Amino acid sequence: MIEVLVNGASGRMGSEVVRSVMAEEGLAIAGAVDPAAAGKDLGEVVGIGHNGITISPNLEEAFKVKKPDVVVDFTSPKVIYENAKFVLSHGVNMVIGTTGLTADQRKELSEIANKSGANGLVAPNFSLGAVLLMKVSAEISKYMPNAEIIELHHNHKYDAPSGTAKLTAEKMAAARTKAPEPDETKESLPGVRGGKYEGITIHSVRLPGYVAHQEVLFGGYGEILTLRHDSLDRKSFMPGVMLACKKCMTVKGFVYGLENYLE
Ligand SMILES: NC(=O)C1=CN([C@@H]2O[C@H](COP(=O)(O)OP(=O)(O)OC[C@H]3O[C@@H](n4cnc5c(N)ncnc54)[C@H](OP(=O)(O)O)[C@@H]3O)[C@@H](O)[C@H]2O)C=CC1
Ligand SMILES: O=C(O)C1=N[C@H](C(=O)O)C[C@H](O)C1
Repeated sequence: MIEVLVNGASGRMGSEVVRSVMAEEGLAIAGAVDPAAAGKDLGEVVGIGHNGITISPNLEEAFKVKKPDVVVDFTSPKVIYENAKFVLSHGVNMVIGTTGLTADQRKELSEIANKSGANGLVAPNFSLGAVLLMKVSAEISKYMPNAEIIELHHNHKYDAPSGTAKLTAEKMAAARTKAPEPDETKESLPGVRGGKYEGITIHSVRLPGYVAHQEVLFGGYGEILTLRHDSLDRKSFMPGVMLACKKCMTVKGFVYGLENYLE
């Protein structure tokens, strides 16, 4: 049995992960952390009824109760770097769904993991459809370098652009074989053309009602190719998270992108 601690256990993603781990063969809940829900019964907080597991206020306290095999983190871009440093320096494997880590921070975390012997994955998106959208977008970029990304999320999301949009842009930029044609537009309203990342324009939409959605638009001569992915429910991320909890036990190193565990 792989013992999993869920960090951010009472959040939108964390509570879904707790329910999925409990239902998954080969995985068990070792503990749960969430400052606002500390001291409460985990089962009651995630809506499955009393289960006798008390939510800890932080990782340090949780590790005193039981050191897990894997920590799954869905917390906040504000705290993920410190969380990851703590977990990996204790030699515990980590599955990071939280967005916001910079390339420099990922490099530092990789060094910490190498030293302690822990494995880890940082995946800005755990849904299979989104991973495929990124892969296909990179392939199309070889032939159609003019492209823009529109990501659409619920209005409680902290960061913009989304982690998925950033990884998509990184993959597209790396795959381009020629520079895109520049546009001649001048903004008369700051920000109206979106933001540029890796030379690719990203537009972030935030509205109640959305879960997680992304379009990639490619423009050619007299033609447009549009790809779109919609996560309509947070259950869409769960098969990827469950797979990652198992794979990080054996796949060596600290990697970026779920495709590293799929291919
Ligand atoms: N990789 C993927 O596939 C996906 C990634 N995400 C990412 O996951 C992250 C979380 O998203 P979501 O679940 O919607 O957010 P929520 O705000 O719903 O959940 C985050 C939870 O973490 C808690 N928290 C805050 N600080 C800490 C801390 N130091 N230690 C432990 N828990 C803490 C929050 O408590 P409080 O509310 O009291 O602050 C909250 O309960 C975001 O970065 C989001 O972009 C989301 C969906 C899919
Ligand atoms: O905050 C969210 O909800 C999501 N965050 C991730 C991101 O920033 O890409 C993944 C998914 O889009 C949902």
